[in-house]
Amino acid sequence: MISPLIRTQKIRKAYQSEVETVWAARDVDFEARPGEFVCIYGASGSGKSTLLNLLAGLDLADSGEIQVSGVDVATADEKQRAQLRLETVGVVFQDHNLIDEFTAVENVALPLEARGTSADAARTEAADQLRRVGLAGLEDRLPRQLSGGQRQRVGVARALTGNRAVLLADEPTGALDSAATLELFTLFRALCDEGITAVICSHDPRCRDYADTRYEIIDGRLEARS
Ligand SMILES: Nc1ncnc2c1ncn2[C@@H]1O[C@H](COP(=O)(O)OP(=O)(O)OP(=O)(O)O)[C@@H](O)[C@H]1O
Repeated sequence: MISPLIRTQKIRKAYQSEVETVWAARDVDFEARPGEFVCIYGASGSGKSTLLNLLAGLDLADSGEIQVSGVDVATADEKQRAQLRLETVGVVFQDHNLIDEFTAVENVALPLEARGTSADAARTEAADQLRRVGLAGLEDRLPRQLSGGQRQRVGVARALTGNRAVLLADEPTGALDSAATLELFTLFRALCDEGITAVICSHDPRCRDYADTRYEIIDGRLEARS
């Protein structure tokens, strides 16, 4: 049995308003193994983004344990959590968040240069990552010269640079048409088959067809689905 790369135990996160407590994560137990494609779905406001943000160390839980690749995210300080994102966990959002003035290869090289990789080596690896996501030949295009689906692929390539093993994506196909959506799910499947662990939150029910494991979130509670 392969050990989980991500494991959470009883994570809780609540927001208190004047009138009520909103549970964004309620006793969430979750595991993902190397190479696993996990699809998480649920109604708007159910807690999908909260869970991804907690796994990425972008937000802190009120209580519970979160282990990602041996790092205790719940107790790590801000610097250690930033290090985890630089080395292990890549995040992709609905909006690609690329730098408009940078070419595809420059956008992907950025996190490598942030890690101290030389400009030449960063560019070589960035070009390799772009090839991996099916964008060979488009390295020197600016984001506005790419389709929405291609821009998301650049975001995926950037998230995976530097050998990062975990990909977290929050509604990555929210701005894509139907064909580009399926292409992106197909890419996630291929990456997981190469050993990447992907946790994808998606409203699109077709995501479930590509995943190994499915969960629904209902009011912050994570429930396994077949
Ligand atoms: N900073 C905050 N302050 C107060 N409430 C918040 C905050 N962030 C999230 N919430 C609440 O926590 C709940 C879960 O939010 P979350 O963004 O995780 O849901 P989601 O499933 O990702 O929704 P969507 O599909 O609309 O993106 C919601 O009820 C939301 O209003």
